[in-house]
Amino acid sequence: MKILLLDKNHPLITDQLLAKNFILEEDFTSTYDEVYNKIENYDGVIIRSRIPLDKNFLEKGKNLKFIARVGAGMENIDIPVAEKLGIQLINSPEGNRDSVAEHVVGMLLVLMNRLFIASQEVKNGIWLREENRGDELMGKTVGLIGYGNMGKATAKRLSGFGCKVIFHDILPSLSDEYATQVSLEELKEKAEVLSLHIPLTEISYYLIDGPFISDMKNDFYFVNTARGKNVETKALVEAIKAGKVKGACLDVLEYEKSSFEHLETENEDLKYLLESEKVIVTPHIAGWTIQSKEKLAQVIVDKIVASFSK
Ligand SMILES: NC(=O)c1ccc[n+]([C@@H]2O[C@H](COP(=O)([O-])OP(=O)(O)OC[C@H]3O[C@@H](n4cnc5c(N)ncnc54)[C@H](O)[C@@H]3O)[C@@H](O)[C@H]2O)c1
Ligand SMILES: O=C(O)[C@H](O)COP(=O)(O)O
Repeated sequence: MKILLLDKNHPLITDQLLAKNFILEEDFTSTYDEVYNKIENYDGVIIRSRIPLDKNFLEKGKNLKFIARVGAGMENIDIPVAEKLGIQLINSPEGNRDSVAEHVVGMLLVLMNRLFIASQEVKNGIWLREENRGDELMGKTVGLIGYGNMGKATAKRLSGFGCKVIFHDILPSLSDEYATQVSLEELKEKAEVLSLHIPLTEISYYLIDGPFISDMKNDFYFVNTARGKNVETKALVEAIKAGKVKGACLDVLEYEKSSFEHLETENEDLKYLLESEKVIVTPHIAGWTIQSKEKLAQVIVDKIVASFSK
């Protein structure tokens, strides 16, 4: 099988697939059009998220048997079209779920205990104690939306911090020893921390908007490691200004062009988020540890080999 690798990943992918007699071609720089023009020459594609694999692209790839996404989110692939064309879709969320879960807990601890602000103050010669009292995670009710790979890994860590973890998911009967499934209404009534762990789909686009935030009974901390477009930023900014959102931890932003590039535009809402003391922002690195790079690669190789090695 001839496979096109479109994004840089851990070298074990190349080493192990070559050892299994796959033919590989790396192309980390070609544009969408350039890849489009040659895609029919390949049986498989290994990609992260640099190039959108839309309907036209998939239809042009007449010999494609699989698309392997090194990572979790597949919103850059037209999934219904791929399924219709019989192209197998593979991803590797098992490789970065631990990283995302640690990032969520880490951001919450930093925000709620004012760690970054207090450290900056001390380094600037400012010694404030009363103003830097923390708010404990212990005892908080955390509401997760989405209880798949990322949601479960996050619940496992948060339950260890003494949080009561509840979640809402469109699939039924997912409760386990770490978290209890509830209706969206119950989550909105009880959550003191809200964390998103859903894929970006037509339905989940702007899931967190003004009405959703108003429906939340408590003032709450908000965490987004899912996708920027799951949240209507304008509504989030208004809620932070009004105190309804006590603070936000954002690894993803509506203004990301893709996780490979810088923010798309400067605008007032983005400016507020970047300047506010109540907001922690990271550059889409929740799933991006030294370990996850290797785990993501190994998971994807194992899945390709299991399905396509003779
Ligand atoms: N920031 C990062 O670095 C990073 C890393 C990994 C994943 N992610 C994001 O996290 C997302 C989730 O990853 P995952 O592996 O946990 O996915 P998953 O498919 O394992 O789980 C997602 C869960 O969400 C549920 N769901 C879908 N739409 C919903 C909705 N509208 N309301 C409630 N529940 C809904 C699904 O039923 C599923 O159980 C990815 O799609 C990606 O966008 C981000
Ligand atoms: O979905 C994921 O696995 C993460 O968001 C990483 O995405 P990236 O491969 O675009 O960096």
